[in-house]
Amino acid sequence: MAVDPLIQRLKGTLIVSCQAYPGEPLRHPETMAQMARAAELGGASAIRCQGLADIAAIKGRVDIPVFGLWKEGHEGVYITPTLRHARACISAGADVVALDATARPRPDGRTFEETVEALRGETLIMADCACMDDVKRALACGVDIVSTTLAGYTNDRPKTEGPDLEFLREAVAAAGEVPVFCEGRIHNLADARAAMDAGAFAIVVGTAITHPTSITSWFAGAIG
Ligand SMILES: CC(=O)N[C@H](C=O)[C@@H](O)[C@H](O)[C@H](O)COP(=O)(O)O
Repeated sequence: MAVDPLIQRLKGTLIVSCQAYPGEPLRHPETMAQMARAAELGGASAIRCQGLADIAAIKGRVDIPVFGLWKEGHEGVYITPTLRHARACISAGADVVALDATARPRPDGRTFEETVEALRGETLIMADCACMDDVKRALACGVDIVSTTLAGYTNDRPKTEGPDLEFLREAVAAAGEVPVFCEGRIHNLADARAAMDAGAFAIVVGTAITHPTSITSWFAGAIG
């Protein structure tokens, strides 16, 4: 399967994830749209964002592609957990939809594969994987991107301090021509470089660019 031109243009680039969590001060679509535009001006090649209102606001503010997801809950499958969530992300303007690619049960009873099959031809799909089984399953059903997003957030792999480079390398070796993104705990420039050196097609950075509460706590902790 040929890599879609929209994705091919992201090779070797930085995608910035702009997300604020429930109850946080920056949780507002306008604020996330401002953040996304600021990231675009800094050289982000695409934006990853959460929630229908944020997707729509950001799509209207930036010229670069928007990766959309819709988080519901925080137990089990919460990143775009059902077909309905995925279709809503498309309607809100997402160019690519990110989905939890684990084999865990989903609220609508569909498997990951069935969800991907139902979405075929409707959007580009980024498979958020936690382990090699997820990567293999995602590749077998023909997703457009596999990503290390969920590594360390399920029981399958330990949570590495920085990005899970071992998992990334294994995924790259298995993926052939399918792009593998490194996402999760890329916290500094050395992590970013290491991810590219390990074979990432592109990297996704969230917290270290767009979550000032975490960044502040890192600095405060370093001197406290
Ligand atoms: C596990 C999970 O729910 N990850 C989420 C996925 O969209 C986000 O909370 C992360 O911020 C994103 O993956 C980027 O990672 P980092 O913020 O570590 O650069």
